[in-house]
Amino acid sequence: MSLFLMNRYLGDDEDESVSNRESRSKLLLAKLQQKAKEKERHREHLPRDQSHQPVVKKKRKTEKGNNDEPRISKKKKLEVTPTVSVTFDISDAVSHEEPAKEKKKKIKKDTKQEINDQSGGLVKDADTPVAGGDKQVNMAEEEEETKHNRTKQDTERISAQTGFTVLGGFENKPVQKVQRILPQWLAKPDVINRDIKSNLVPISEIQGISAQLVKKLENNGIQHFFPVQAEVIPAILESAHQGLLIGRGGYRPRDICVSAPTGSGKTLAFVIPVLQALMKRVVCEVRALAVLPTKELAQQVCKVFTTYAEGTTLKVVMLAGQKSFAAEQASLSEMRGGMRRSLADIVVTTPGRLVDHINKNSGLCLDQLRFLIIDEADRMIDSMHHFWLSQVTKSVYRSGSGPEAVSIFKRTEPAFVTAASLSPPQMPLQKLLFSATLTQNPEKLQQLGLYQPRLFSSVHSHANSPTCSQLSTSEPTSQTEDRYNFPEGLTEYYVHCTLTKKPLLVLHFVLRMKLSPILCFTNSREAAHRLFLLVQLFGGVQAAEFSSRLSPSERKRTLKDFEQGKIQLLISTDAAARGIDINGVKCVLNYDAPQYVRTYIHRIGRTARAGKSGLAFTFLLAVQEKNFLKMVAEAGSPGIRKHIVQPKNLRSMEAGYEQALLELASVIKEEKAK
Ligand SMILES: Nc1ncnc2c1ncn2[C@@H]1O[C@H](COP(=O)(O)OP(=O)(O)OP(=O)(O)O)[C@@H](O)[C@H]1O
Repeated sequence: MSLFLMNRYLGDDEDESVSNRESRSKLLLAKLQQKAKEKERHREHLPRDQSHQPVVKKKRKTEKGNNDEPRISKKKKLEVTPTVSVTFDISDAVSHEEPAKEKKKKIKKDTKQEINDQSGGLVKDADTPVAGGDKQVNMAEEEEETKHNRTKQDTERISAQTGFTVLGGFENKPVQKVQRILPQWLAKPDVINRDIKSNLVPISEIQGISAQLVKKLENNGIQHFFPVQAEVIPAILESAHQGLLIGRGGYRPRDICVSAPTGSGKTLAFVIPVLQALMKRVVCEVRALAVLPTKELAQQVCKVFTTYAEGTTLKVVMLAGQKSFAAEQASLSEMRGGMRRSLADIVVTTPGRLVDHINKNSGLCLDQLRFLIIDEADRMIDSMHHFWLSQVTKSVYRSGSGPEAVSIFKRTEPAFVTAASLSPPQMPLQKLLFSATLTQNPEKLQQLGLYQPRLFSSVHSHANSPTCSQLSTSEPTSQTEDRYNFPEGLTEYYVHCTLTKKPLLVLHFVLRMKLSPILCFTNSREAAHRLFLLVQLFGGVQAAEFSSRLSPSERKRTLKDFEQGKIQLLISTDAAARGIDINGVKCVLNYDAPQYVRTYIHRIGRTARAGKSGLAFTFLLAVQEKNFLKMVAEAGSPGIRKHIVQPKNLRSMEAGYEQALLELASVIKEEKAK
C-alpha cells in the first residue's frame, strides 16, 4: 500500500481506463507538449500584435469540443468534486530534448491555462497580454503586482475548493527594505538642546544639590549647568531620592541613557548627582562603579570625581592598571579586627582590570552597588565579549542567592514587580549610560539588560521613526539610520588632495593658517610615527606623537604638554579620539579619513567643546570623496564644506618637504635596523 497518493488532473477528457499512474503522467505531459506546440505554431503564423489571441480562441474551442457543459457548470463541478488536484510534476518534463528551463516555462504556462479554464478564467498567464495592450505597457509594474496577487488568491481559492495544494507561484519578488521600528523609549526621548550657549541654566535653579557641591562648582568656574546637566542631574537625583531601597515607599528606579554631543558636559551630568546621592552614607562600601573603555578616560573621570568629592567623606579609587594589582587591591579594602572594611565608595575602572579584580577576589565587594555608570556606552557594548557586565551583575546579586538571602539587603535581578518581590526591601542597581554616539539598535542595547530605560537625547531625527504602537495606525515613514549629535560650534570641511600632498597640507595648516593647537589623526600608529618624523625633519613645528608606541606615562606627559600649549601639532591614532578632554584644541585634522562615522564624530569632537567653536578638516582622496560625504550626511552632519588650498600656497614649502622625505627614508631604515 502506498503511503502517499498524489492525484493528477488530466483534463476534462481524462481517460478513466488509464489506471496506471505512470502512463497518466506521460499522457498529461504529451498533452501539454502538444498544446505548447500548437501555440508556437499559431504564433509563428500570425502577425505580432495578434499572436496571442488565437491561442485563447483555440483554448475555448477545445473546451467546447471536449465538454458540452457550459463554463458555469464546470466550475460547479469543481466545487462539488474535491478529488481533482491541479499539480504538475516537473521531473516528468526533464527527460525530453528541449532545454529544461524553456520546457518548465512552457509547461507552467499550459498548466496555468488549465487552472484558468477551471477557475473561470481568473488565473492569468504571465505572458498573455490583456485587453488594452498600450496601457499595460505603461503600467507594467502595477500590472505585474496585481497579476501576482490575483494568481496567489486564485491558487489559494482552488486549494480551498479542492483540498489539494496547488504547486507553483514561486516568482522572484523584489526584496522590500525593512522598516525600522523603535521601542517607545528610543523613539520618544526627553530632548536635550544642542545649543549650549543659549540654554545655560543657573546652578541655583537645580534643586537638591548641597551647598558644599554648589560651592565646589563655583570654585571650578561653573556658574551654569549645560543643557544635558540641567536635564539629567534632576532625573538621577529624583530616582536616588525615591529608590535607595525598594519596597514600601520606594521603587526600582529606571535606568538612564544619555546621548548628547561631544564636549556637552556629560561627565558632570553623572558625577554631581552620584556624589550628591552618596554624600550622606554612613558606612563606606562600593556604591558607584564607573566603567570606561581606556586607561586615559578612566584617569580623566577619576580626576573629576576626586575634585568634587574633596571635602566629603567619600573615597574615590581607580582600578585601571596604573598601579600594580597589589597596590590597587590595598586601596580597595583593609582588614580590621578580623573584619573586611571597604576603603572605596566610588570605583573608576576599565573592563579588563575590573574583571581581574572580580575573578581574583581582590576585595572588590559589589554587594552594595547602587550606581553602575557606563561611559562611552556604545564602545562598551562593543567590548561586551569580555563578559564584564555579566561578571558585575553576578557579583551584585550573589547576596540574594546564598543562605544570607534572608538579609535585609537581599538583592534580586530586576524582573516583574510583585508584592512578593518587594519584600523584604532591597537596594536597587541603577545603570547610567552615556555616549555621544549611543546606538539606537535595540538588539545591541538589549545586551545591557536595562530596566525600563529612559533616554535623554539631542538627536533630532527620532521624530521620523515610527514606534511599535504607531505602526498599526500610521503609514510607514522614511527609513532612519543611526543619526548622531554634532557640537553646535563645530565647522566641518573636507580638503580634496593626493597622497603626496597630505604632509604639505598639514604643514600649511600649522605654519600658514596658524591653527595650532592642532590634533591630527591617522589611521595607524605607523602612519602617525612617519608623519611625526617627517614634520620633525622639516623643522619649525613643535610636534609630538600619541599612540600605543608610547608607554602610559609618556602618553600622560604628552597630553599634559599639549594641554599646556607646549605642543603645536599632536599626531595621534584613534587612542585620543574618544572622550579625551583637551582644553583649547582649535582644529582637528583627519590626515586619514576615518572608516566609520562614529570614529569621525569622536575625532572631530576633540574641538568645539563646552560650547566653544572649532574647526575640523578631513583630507580626502578622489576615490574616497563620494562615500565619505554620503556617510557624513547620513549621520546627521549639519553640513560639510569644501576647503580649497591653492597650490601656490604650498609651493614655498615644497623644496624643504622633498629634502625631509629623502632624510625620512634613511631615518626609518635606521629605526628598523635598531
Ligand atoms: N557647566 C559647565 N560649565 C562650564 N564648563 C563645563 C560645564 N560642564 C562641563 N564643562 C566643561 O566642558 C568640557 C567637556 O565636558 P565633558 O568632558 O564632560 O564632555 P563630554 O560630553 O563627556 O564629551 P565626550 O563625549 O567627548 O566625552 C570639560 O572641559 C568640562 O570641564
